[in-house]
This record gives sequence, structure tokens and C-alpha cells, in this order.
Amino acid sequence: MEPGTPNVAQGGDEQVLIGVIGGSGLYHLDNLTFVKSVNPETPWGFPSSPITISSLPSGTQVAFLARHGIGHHINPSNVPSRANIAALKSLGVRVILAFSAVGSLREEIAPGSFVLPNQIIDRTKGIRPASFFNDTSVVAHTMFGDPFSEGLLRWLEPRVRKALGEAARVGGGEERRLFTGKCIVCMEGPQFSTRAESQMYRQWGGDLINMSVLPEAKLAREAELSYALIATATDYDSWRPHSEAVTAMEVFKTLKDNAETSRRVAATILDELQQAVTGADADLFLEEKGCMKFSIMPRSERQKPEDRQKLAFVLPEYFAGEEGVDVGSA
Ligand SMILES: CSC[C@H]1O[C@H](OP(=O)(O)O)[C@H](O)[C@@H]1O
Ligand SMILES: Nc1ncnc2[nH]cnc12
Repeated sequence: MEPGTPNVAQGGDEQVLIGVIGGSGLYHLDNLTFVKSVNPETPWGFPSSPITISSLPSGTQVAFLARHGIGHHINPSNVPSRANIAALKSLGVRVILAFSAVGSLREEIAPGSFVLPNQIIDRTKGIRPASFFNDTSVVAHTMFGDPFSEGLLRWLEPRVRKALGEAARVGGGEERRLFTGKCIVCMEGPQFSTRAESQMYRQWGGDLINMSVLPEAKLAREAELSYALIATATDYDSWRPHSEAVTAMEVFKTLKDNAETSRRVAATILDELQQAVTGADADLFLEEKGCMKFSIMPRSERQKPEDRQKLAFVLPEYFAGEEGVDVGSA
């Protein structure tokens, strides 16, 4: 696809409405039939990995993207999040389920727990391109008070809980706990936190820590996509005074089991999610649709046509066509 081409659904016969981003340890999904692999070039480059489009037995198609690339070769600071989100949107995706391996900042969130966070504290260092509008002549200030899709979180909670119960029954082992309404700190990395930082994040109200949720969540919002993070705890970071500070080795110990359970959860909920996104109550999920209308500053002659064309790739509703929509002035 030519970079700058406005988005069109390209997933095959069915429109691909659901995108899954796999994090550390989660490089593929299960119980799916491969349809095709696509690698769309976006105005922000290529995604982390080719995107695998597969179908569930029901025919529901899902787009899967490995955040750190197949073979995990991309550092968290270098994940091409703009290309990832733009590429998913270009396939017609409207809802993103993003998986992430996280450190726990709370005793009760033991390694192995699943968490649907609803808040983020940004501790990235400004070195990640965090907006589609960066370095363009178009200014936009996106609402981000509730950084995850509230409708999607409400829908996910009972389904993920049930899926975790089923995963334990089928796979054996203890049922994973699910926590909701938690706050995740996103740090720059790639080194882990110091003990002092880890304790400070707890005092700030942080419950979890990772290196990946930003700018991914911000970009999903700018692209008007519903986005939720399914976080799986791998370790206790470095705040516990009498425990070893987190090491990659410790994280790797739980990654495989967490990924296995994540795959079971995905396999259990994806069909129902597709039905919900296409059903009568779809508006509950697609609350983000239209959110940029009043975030983009009104059109002026200072906005360069080439910038508007670039932005049309992710927001064709505002920037495609000769005139585009005169947003912000309604
Ligand atoms: C492997 S430890 C740190 C690494 O793991 C998490 O990745 P992801 O969010 O993609 O699962 C964390 O954010 C760090 O990037
Ligand atoms: N302790 C930790 N800090 C940052 N990212 C993580 N991902 C998994 N564990 C982590």
C-alpha cells in the first residue's frame, strides 16, 4: 500500500474489526486459521511485524501484531507505535486488545494475575514519537483523562473473569485472579527501575509497571480506536525491601505460562467481542469514534496539504479529500 493512502478494509472477505497486540512472550494466538499476512507501509513506516490475519472457527477475523517483532528484536523505546496503530486502522480495525507483561507494585497483585488497568502515569522520557500530529502543521489536543476505552473495559471484565475460570478448568492449575481499576506506570526502560523509583511509584498510586502502554494508548485514541490493555503480572518489580530486585530471568519464568493463559482468554472472548462490535450496542464500544472532531484545531491555510494527506491515513474522516472536514469549527 502506498504510504498516505487513506484506509480501506483489506482483511479478506470479512472486515477485520479486532486487532490484538501481543507483548513479551505472546507472539501468536491459538485456535485460529491463517488467512494471510500483510505488511502495510504507513506514512510512519512499517509495523513491528507483519500482521497476521486469521479466522476463528466462526469466521470472525482477527489481526495480530507482535509489538516487539517476531523474535522479539525491538526494544520498548523503539517500538514503531505510530506505524502499528496506523497499520491496524488501515485494515479496518476498530477495537484493540493489547497484551502486556507487567511488574506488580502491590502485594495482592501476585505474579500470574491478570489486570485491566484504567489509568496510566507517564514516565517515558519524551524520546518516543507520541502523536500522529508531531512535526505536522496540524494541531490537535486529544482527550486522554480516561486513557482506556471505558465501554470496552466494562465489557471485558466479566468475560475475562469467566475465561480465566475456564482456562483453569481446562488447563489445570490455580485460577488466575483478575484485578480492575488499577493504575499502570509506563517507564522508558530498557533497564528496570531502581528500588527508590519503584517505591516512589507506589506512593504516586501506581499499581503496575511496564514499558509499552505509551504511546500506544495515546495513538489508539488519536486514531479513534477503542483500546484496552490486558496486563499479566510477571514480577514484583523492586519495591519489596527483603526481596531481590526484578531481573529479566524472573520475568521470563512467568512469561510462558502467562502467554498460554492469555491465548486461552483471547480464544474464549474474541467471537463474542466481534458480535458486540457489530451488534445493536456497538456504540458502547466505539465511544472513541468521533472523539477527535473537537480535538483538532480548525482548518487554516497554514495547514500543509501534504500533512493533511498524511493524517488522512489514520483519520480519513477529517483529512481525506480535497476539502476535508472543517473540524473544530462546528
Ligand atoms: C521482558 S521484561 C520488560 C518488557 O516486557 C513488557 O513488554 P510488553 O509490554 O510488550 O509485554 C514491558 O513493557 C517491557 O517492554
Ligand atoms: N518490573 C517491570 N518493570 C517494567 N516493565 C516490566 N515488564 C514486566 N515486568 C516489568
